[in-house]
Amino acid sequence: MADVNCNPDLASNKLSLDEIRDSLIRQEDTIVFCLIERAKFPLNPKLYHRNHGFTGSLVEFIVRETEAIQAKAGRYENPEENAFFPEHLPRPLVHPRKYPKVLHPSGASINMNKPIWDFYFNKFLPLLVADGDDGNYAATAASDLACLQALSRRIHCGKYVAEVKFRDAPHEYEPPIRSQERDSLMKLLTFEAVEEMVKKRVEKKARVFGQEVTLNNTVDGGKYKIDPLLAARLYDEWVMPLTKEVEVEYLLRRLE
Ligand SMILES: O=C(O)C(=O)C[C@]1(C(=O)O)C=C[C@@H](O)C=C1
Repeated sequence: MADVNCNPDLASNKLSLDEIRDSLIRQEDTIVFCLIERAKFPLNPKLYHRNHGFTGSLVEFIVRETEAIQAKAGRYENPEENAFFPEHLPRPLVHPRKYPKVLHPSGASINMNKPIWDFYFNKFLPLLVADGDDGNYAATAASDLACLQALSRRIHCGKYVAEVKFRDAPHEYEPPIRSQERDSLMKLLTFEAVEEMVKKRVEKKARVFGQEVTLNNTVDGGKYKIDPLLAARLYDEWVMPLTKEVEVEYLLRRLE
C-alpha cells in the first residue's frame, strides 16, 4: 500500500520531492471524499453561531474536545499533525511512536490552522453545501473536522516539501533566506505546470469519486455529489497558496 505520509526518512536519503508529491496526490483522494461526506448535510448554520452556551460555537466545542481526546491518544506527537486549538492540549497517555526528526526545529512549529479555519468556514463551506438546517449538528461537525484535518495535514506537508527543496539546492535557497526575501523564495519554490496538473487531477477525482454508480451502466450525465470545478477552485484559491505560504515561512526560518 502506498505510504500516505509526508514525513520522509531523509536521513537515509530515501525520499525525494517526487515521493512527497505522491503523498500529496494520495491526500487529494482523502480530501475529495471528505468533501463528499460533508456535502451530504446542508449548511446547518446553528453549528457555527456563538449562542449555544459554550465558549464559542458548537463546532468549536466539538473540535476542541475531539482534539483533546486525540491528543491523549498521541495524535499531535506526529509532526505532520497540527491542532486547531493547540493551547492546553492534554499529554498523550499512550507511548508515542518514534518519528524521525526531519524538520528544522524553527520551522517545525509553524501552524497555519487559523487561516485554514477562516477560509473553510467563511468562504468555502457556503459554496460546497446547500442552504438549510436538518438538525444533524454532531454528525455535521464531525465531518467538518474530518475536512479540516485532511486540509491541514496536506497544507502543513509544505514543511517537508520545503525541507526537501532546500536540501536539494541549498546554494539557490540560502541567499534569499539570508536576505529574508519572501518574493524570491516564492518564485523559487513555485512550479506552475505542477499546479495546473494538481487542479486538473482534483477536478477529475471529484468527477469520478462523486458520480452516481449504478449497475446498469447508465451514467447520470453531469450530476455529481460535489461540483468538480469547486474542488479545483479549493486547491487553486486556498490549498496551494497556503501550502506555499507554509513553505515560505519554513524557509525563512531554515537557517536560524
Ligand atoms: O510540488 C511542489 O513543488 C509543491 O511545492 C507543492 C505545490 C502544491 O501545493 O501542490 C505548491 C507549489 C508548487 O508550485 C507546486 C505544487
